[in-house]
Amino acid sequence: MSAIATEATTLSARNIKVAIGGSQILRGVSLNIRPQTVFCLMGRNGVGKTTTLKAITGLIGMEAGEVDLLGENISRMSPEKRALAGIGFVPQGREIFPQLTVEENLFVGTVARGRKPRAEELDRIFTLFPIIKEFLPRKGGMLSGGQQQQLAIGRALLTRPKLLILDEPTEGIQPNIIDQIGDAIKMLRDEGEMAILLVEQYLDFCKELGDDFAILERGRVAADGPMSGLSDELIKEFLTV
Ligand SMILES: Nc1ncnc2c1ncn2[C@@H]1O[C@H](COP(=O)(O)OP(=O)(O)OP(=O)(O)O)[C@@H](O)[C@H]1O
Repeated sequence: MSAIATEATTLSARNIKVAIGGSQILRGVSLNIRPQTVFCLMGRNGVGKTTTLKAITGLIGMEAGEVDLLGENISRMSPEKRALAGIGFVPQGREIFPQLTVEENLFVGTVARGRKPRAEELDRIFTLFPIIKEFLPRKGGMLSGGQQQQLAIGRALLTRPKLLILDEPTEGIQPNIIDQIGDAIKMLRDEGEMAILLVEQYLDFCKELGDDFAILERGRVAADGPMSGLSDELIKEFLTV
């Protein structure tokens, strides 16, 4: 199925093909993410979800395909340039520096750009995730998995993304923190400054938060559209294990 940009688009990814070590992982993936929406990229293990995110962020090379962010072609930019153009990425496993403090972890992205976060930017993050403020002097490695996830999202937000990409944010996290992360995602969408691309296996989380979805199956988009169109048949065919 192709994703045709018929209205204002935050991200348009067209016909992405990726091969790794001789095997074809993505066989022509197209996604169209509208502004101020949550887009859920779904599918069973190993179908190519993380690889799609890496192609969009530039962490992996594409064999073919084009990626536009807010109408600008970013396909041939380095990951750093894409981040500056407005891609914020929270990888699976969050990649917090365990020996740095929470505060140092939070500022890693912005300091690298020679910019100090403004007080109101920090306040916004402390409002979303109060625990970050409380734990600022602690070592990142002392936080629970859920707290690290919140920290990683906070760090990505300080780069002021236009597209915030989250790879399985609920994985291995306790239910009350999943709720807080869900609330934060809703708040960020409703503030209207970004779209959110969510890779997620937790179906109820996707259904509650997602505006649109795409399902990957063996490196292709098997189905996509508004979340209201995610039928029981599609769930059975492509998502249940
Ligand atoms: N660096 C790599 N070298 C070899 N094969 C890889 C590499 N990265 C991914 N693959 C393979 O590509 C396929 C897609 O992987 P990918 O991580 O994108 O899937 P996924 O849908 O995100 O799954 P999961 O939910 O398990 O993370 C898998 O079969 C995986 O084994």
